Amino acid sequence: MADTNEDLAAENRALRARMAWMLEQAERNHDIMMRHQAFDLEIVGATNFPDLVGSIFRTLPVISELESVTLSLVDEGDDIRTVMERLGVEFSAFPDLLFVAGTSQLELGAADGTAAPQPLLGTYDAVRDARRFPGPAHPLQSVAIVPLLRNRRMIGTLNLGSIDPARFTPSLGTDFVEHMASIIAICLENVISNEMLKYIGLTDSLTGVYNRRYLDRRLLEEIARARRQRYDLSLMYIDIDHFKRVNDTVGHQGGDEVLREVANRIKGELRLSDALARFGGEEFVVLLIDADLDSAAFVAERIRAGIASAMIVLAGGLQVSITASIGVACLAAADEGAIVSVPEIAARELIAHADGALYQAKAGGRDRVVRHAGY
Ligand SMILES: Nc1nc2c(ncn2[C@@H]2O[C@H](COP(=O)(O)OP(=O)(O)OP(=O)(O)O)[C@@H](O)[C@H]2O)c(=O)[nH]1
Repeated sequence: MADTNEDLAAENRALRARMAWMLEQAERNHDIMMRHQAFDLEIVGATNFPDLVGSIFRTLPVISELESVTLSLVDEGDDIRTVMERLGVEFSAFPDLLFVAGTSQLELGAADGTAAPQPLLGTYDAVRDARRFPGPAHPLQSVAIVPLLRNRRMIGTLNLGSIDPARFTPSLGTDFVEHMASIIAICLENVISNEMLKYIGLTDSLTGVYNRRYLDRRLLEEIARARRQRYDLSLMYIDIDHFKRVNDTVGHQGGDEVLREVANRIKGELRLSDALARFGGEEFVVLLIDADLDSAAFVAERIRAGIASAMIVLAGGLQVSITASIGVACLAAADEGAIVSVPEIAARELIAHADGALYQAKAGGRDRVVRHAGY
């Protein structure tokens, strides 16, 4: 009898312990689910590319208790990288963001691309996985490589690495990671196309440099910053001479080629902090940050010489000789009158002064740089 009682008590204790364990598991699962739901909301709310990838790299390793989370993105022709860089994204802040030139380099799914790519779960394999996990060497033991799919097209992979060898095994269900990857894929595609649209709205499709809308906005920001930090801002107005004649001689398409080459030559003389925009037609404007009138005129002279010095060779083999006239004006930090005016007025005046100097350059015979004489 005593034995039976003791047996029952032991069984009871075991059952209680098991129930407590199950409860703990249920609470833990609930907790994980809540964290993932919060993560989903966070990434769905990301409005730009750096915010989105920042959230993924910051939050996902924590909520999923993983040592490494990286993303491989397909970027044919470097379009994504180029556009993001032009929009000011600092890729050095995202060492776990990897780009590949094509889906075959993701090494997932059938080599001929016929079968839908499946997640790959299992032991970490240095030969196969080292490139996907470039970060500080955690002794990763198991990995999940999950395809990021949009309309059956693979846009990349989500790469999850753990130091626990049992974390990802081939027999593990993949529903959870696939669900996570599908939300990440939608968010990525969304922000990438938003950023592309933003870029298209701010650039000139013919030459690839910024457009007037961008420069007008940037000028206001730069005027405000230059005032706070007390440095000079200069602006140059560049206009190709007798461009109508160029068009008449080499045709409109040849004229377009000339515009592209002139944009390249101007860019070649600028610092990274300067901004070049095509204002329309054959006019370009350059904004020079922290540059007084002397240095801006010096750069303008280099640009003028760079445009005039070598013939432009067109696709058909025709060669054209081009010159440009440039007007330069400066918004000096020491100029109290300019400092007190509202940025919109200061911007308008700066452009008008450079434009006035350009007019004088044209009137004076073209192929020259003229500085605005001062306020
Ligand atoms: N090929 C090409 N031509 C353009 C474009 N936009 C404007 N143009 C041409 O640029 C020419 C500008 O001519 P004008 O403003 O008369 O000036 P210009 O002939 O350069 O003479 P100056 O400025 O006085 O030296 C016109 O013939 C326009 O048709 C473009 O996107 N592509």
